[in-house]
Amino acid sequence: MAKLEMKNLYYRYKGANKDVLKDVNCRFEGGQLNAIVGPSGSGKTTLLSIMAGLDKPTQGTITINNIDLNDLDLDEYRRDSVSMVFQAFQLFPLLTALENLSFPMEYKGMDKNQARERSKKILESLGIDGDKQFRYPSNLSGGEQQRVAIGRTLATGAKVILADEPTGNLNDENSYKIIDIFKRLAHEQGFCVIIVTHDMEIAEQSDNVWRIKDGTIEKIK
Ligand SMILES: Nc1ncnc2c1ncn2[C@@H]1O[C@H](COP(=O)(O)OP(=O)(O)OP(=O)(O)O)[C@@H](O)[C@H]1O
Repeated sequence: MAKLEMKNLYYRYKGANKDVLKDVNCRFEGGQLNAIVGPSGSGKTTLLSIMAGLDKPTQGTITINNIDLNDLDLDEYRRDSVSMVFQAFQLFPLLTALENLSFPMEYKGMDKNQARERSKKILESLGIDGDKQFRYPSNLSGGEQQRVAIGRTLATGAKVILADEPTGNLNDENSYKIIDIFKRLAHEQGFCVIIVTHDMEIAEQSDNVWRIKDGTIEKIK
């Protein structure tokens, strides 16, 4: 199972005069739902960007399965090892729900029919079935759109899911559904799920909770 680990990690934005992340040490493992909480501006999104391979730490190391990201092809890492879910879903608006999953698979070289079949199965497992698969995102509810977005991350085959405020645009009922899906993916399929959230109730449902304050991180559950 995937393991993402940060050791003595610091980050400072170019031109800034102070570190946004300071001596961060934490480990996230497959099979568990992890939450990162903390006030606005504390460094949560910055840490997620580093884990996504979009930014490199100024100091310290980040490893996946004990391999330093510096020793990996970062394009490959971003494509195959990690996938992201966002607050605003970020689906392709001109593609149907099904195409939102199958298009990236075809782009990576999978046969068109195979990509469609695999996409259908993934969407069905997330409760997006029947005509909903053929609708454009704008004709789906927020909760349904977020489930399609989760489906898109599953379609990549990546075992680490990074979610930035994934329930931020959803009502309570849909938020719980999404967290339940993340829980099942972690507990039943071994995904390493890391969510950034402002919502302590959501965080409390996670196996592990980390709090960032002024760039330093501590495990609170
Ligand atoms: N590109 C940038 N250049 C300089 N400073 C930045 C940049 N992006 C973010 N920051 C600063 O880094 C700090 C951490 O920002 P970050 O977005 O990681 O916080 P956050 O905890 O995700 O906040 P929020 O909950 O409001 O999204 C903030 O002080 C922010 O102003």
